[in-house]
Amino acid sequence: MNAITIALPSKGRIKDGTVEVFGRAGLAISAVGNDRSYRGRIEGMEGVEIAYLSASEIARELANGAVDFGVTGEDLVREGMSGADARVEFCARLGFGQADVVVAVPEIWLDVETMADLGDVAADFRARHGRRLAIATKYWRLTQQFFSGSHGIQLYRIVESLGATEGAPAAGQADIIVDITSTGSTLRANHLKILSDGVILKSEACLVRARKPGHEEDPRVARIAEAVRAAL
Ligand SMILES: Nc1ncnc2c1ncn2[C@@H]1O[C@H](COP(=O)(O)OP(=O)(O)OP(=O)(O)O)[C@@H](O)[C@H]1O
Ligand SMILES: O=P(O)(O)OC[C@H]1O[C@H](OP(=O)(O)OP(=O)(O)O)[C@H](O)[C@@H]1O
Repeated sequence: MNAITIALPSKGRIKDGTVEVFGRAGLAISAVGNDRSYRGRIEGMEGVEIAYLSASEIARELANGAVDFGVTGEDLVREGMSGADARVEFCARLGFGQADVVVAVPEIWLDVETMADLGDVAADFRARHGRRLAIATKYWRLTQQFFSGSHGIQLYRIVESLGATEGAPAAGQADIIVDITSTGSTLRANHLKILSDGVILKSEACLVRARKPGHEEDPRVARIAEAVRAAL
């Protein structure tokens, strides 16, 4: 029987919450090898391996089917693959790591409150400014789905931003942003406001299963998902 691999965050924002949930679920993890090992096992469960990765790596490994389960943010999973619901199952929402992926514009854009308003701005942008509306983000896929797919806005350009996205409008690198927010303080500090219908995704840490042949009949798969759900 193939080992079932569960990828858990080795560091970062969602690590502690994950340790807590697995503890409450009665899934006691022990390190394999020395203390700094990046692999572990679940006590009392044969054929289950733990792989420690960062949250973004876990989303990638779920996308390419290299792991069976992972704990990571819904935002990273949906950004990392198209048609996520067909390829993975969101088994449980874990109640931590909450953050919203939002569309935010400069506060001084007084006439822009909704995505429809923003669509009007985008349509006029080239005529007024000689270039397309520029959106700074690291969420390419979610931005394209939301703007082009959900709101029919086609005239924009994405400017890749890998850090300090909220600073991009003031720095003249972009006009608006799509980014994650939790308390809202970074947006406020940068004089940006969220559009009233500009919440693309309400994300949190999730237990995610890669849909793989054999999972349906595998008692280990059901046991892991049920133990985590029972702990919430
Ligand atoms: N304030 C926040 N800022 C950014 N991400 C947050 C915030 N609150 C919760 N999250 C969530 O935490 C997850 C990212 O966690 P973390 O930053 O540890 O991961 P990472 O992307 O692997 O980190 P790294 O950039 O070090 O590789 C995402 O799913 C994100 O939605
Ligand atoms: O709504 P808030 O509570 O202000 O949180 C949102 C901010 O937190 C994160 O950045 P962080 O500085 O933590 O670093 P990161 O971009 O490296 O994750 C995120 O990218 C936002 O900028």
